[in-house]
Amino acid sequence: MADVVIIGGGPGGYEAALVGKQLGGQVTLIERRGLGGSAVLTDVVPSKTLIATAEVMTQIGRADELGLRPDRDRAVGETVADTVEVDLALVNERVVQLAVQQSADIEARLTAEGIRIIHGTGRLDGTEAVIATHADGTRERLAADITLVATGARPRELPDARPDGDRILNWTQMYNLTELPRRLIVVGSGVTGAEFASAYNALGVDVVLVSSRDQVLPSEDDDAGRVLQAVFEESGMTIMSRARAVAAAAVGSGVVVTLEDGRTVEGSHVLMAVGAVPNTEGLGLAEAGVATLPSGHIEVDKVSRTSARGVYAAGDCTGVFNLASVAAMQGRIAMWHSLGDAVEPLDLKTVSANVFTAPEIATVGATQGEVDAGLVRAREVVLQLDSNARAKMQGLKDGFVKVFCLPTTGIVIGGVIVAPHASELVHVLSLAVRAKITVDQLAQAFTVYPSLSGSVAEASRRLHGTAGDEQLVY
Ligand SMILES: Cc1cc2nc3c(=O)[nH]c(=O)nc-3n(C[C@H](O)[C@H](O)[C@H](O)COP(=O)(O)OP(=O)(O)OC[C@H]3O[C@@H](n4cnc5c(N)ncnc54)[C@H](O)[C@@H]3O)c2cc1C
Ligand SMILES: NC(=O)c1ccc[n+]([C@@H]2O[C@H](COP(=O)([O-])OP(=O)(O)OC[C@H]3O[C@@H](n4cnc5c(N)ncnc54)[C@H](O)[C@@H]3O)[C@@H](O)[C@H]2O)c1
Repeated sequence: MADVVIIGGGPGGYEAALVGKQLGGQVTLIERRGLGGSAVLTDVVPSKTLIATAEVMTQIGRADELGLRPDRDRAVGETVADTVEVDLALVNERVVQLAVQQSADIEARLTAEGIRIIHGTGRLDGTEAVIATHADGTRERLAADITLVATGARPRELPDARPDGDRILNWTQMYNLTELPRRLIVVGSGVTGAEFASAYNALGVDVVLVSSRDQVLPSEDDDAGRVLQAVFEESGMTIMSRARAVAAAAVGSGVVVTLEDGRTVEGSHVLMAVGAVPNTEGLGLAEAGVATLPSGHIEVDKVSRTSARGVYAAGDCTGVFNLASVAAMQGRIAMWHSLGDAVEPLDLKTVSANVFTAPEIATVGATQGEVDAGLVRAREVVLQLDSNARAKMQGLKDGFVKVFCLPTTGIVIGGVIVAPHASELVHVLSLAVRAKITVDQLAQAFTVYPSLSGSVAEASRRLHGTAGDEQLVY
């Protein structure tokens, strides 16, 4: 029986532990905070739980357009939204409870499977042992035939804008808020910044988004970023483009954020969402011969091997693609590879991802950037959502479906969906990319009428028989 030691209990670590056990390993997992890791306790689960409440508020915001009015006798406002109050203390209590419960559920599952869990901190002792420091300070040396490092990442801090947990916050501290901020400044318009800006905007907060680039979500599809920027602006959010924050200070009962060009922005709170740094310090990596990149990330290949024999790494500490789903897959691949099961190398061309804003932005496979740069040859179609019957019924105007296929065969190689619940709609494109389905096959599968998924079939239909690398826009 191989001794498997895993450092870190996020999706990269705990999913690997389950596979390691299934394949007959003697698995020990060391986690210093809680099972599920940052994904469950501070990142994915709490942010998406908060966004679930924000989604309801977005729907309520559309209520008047769909023919609903406040009860005239009891009305306290002009619109339905005016009659609803957000109790942030209650919202965040629910968020935190759900995250803690999810963590407990994961711990119970792992324990039931016979995985040993150590609550403490781990570090490598060469390539064949790991030192665990238990929560009570005692130390234990664990023999390891296979080690997986899955220690994740944490919020990046600017030297002059250190979070104080009160007014200057990072994303892990947002759930301490018990009252809606009077004015929330969000620094950084990457995925984290955009999601929190969108959620707090929907909850009725005055939001200022400090965005260092021309457009929000610079790393996402350009057309999608444009739609989101327009939706944000239309809903009253202030977006400061090409603005880089250099400092944030608590002043009086508020905060002042200073930009690189000397301008200042005032608010009641600021969320610093300027990226993440890997947790790779103090792990004994260099001593064990594990190579890291200048960014601090651990270098891995497509089967999660590091430069040291028997040592694997998965998830945000590798920086390959900071998603819970990718971390989990890297972790499973590490176990399949090290314990001799059938294994396919990690294929980033089939990863689907979603930005949980309103509307959501879901992507899979080839990107517009790759097509425009000539790295991928593709035909593409962009079909606006406002032509879809179901969207009209639901009062949805902003969004589109974009599909990329190979010029000659019509095989689907990627797509972008901007729509409410795009995270669910994208699965059909994800399946098409993975199974190498053609646009004609996708178009021939029945979709329900009326449905938003009808637009995916319609987009595929419009790509039938077209030639060359053209882009069709409707
Ligand atoms: C705000 C936010 C929202 C996100 N939303 C999504 C989303 O919707 N979907 C998605 O796919 N991804 C999302 N992500 C990304 C996702 O959170 C990460 O990709 C994921 O958490 C990576 O998992 P991991 O296992 O690598 O690390 P983590 O989840 O960070 O877990 C690593 C664990 O290792 C522990 N650890 C570190 N060092 C040690 C040590 N020496 N000893 C013991 N334990 C240690 C840490 O305490 C932590 O618990 C989001 C990220 C952020 C910031
Ligand atoms: N839905 C999801 O899957 C999801 C949600 C949130 C985060 N994540 C992942 O977590 C990771 C971290 O996300 P993130 O958005 O925090 O980081 P990020 O690196 O993607 O974005 C940070 C943004 O902040 C900007 N920035 C940096 N310094 C700045 C400054 N001084 N002033 C103004 N802007 C500045 C950067 O240009 C960048 O656009 C990402 O890899 C992301 O994919 C995923």
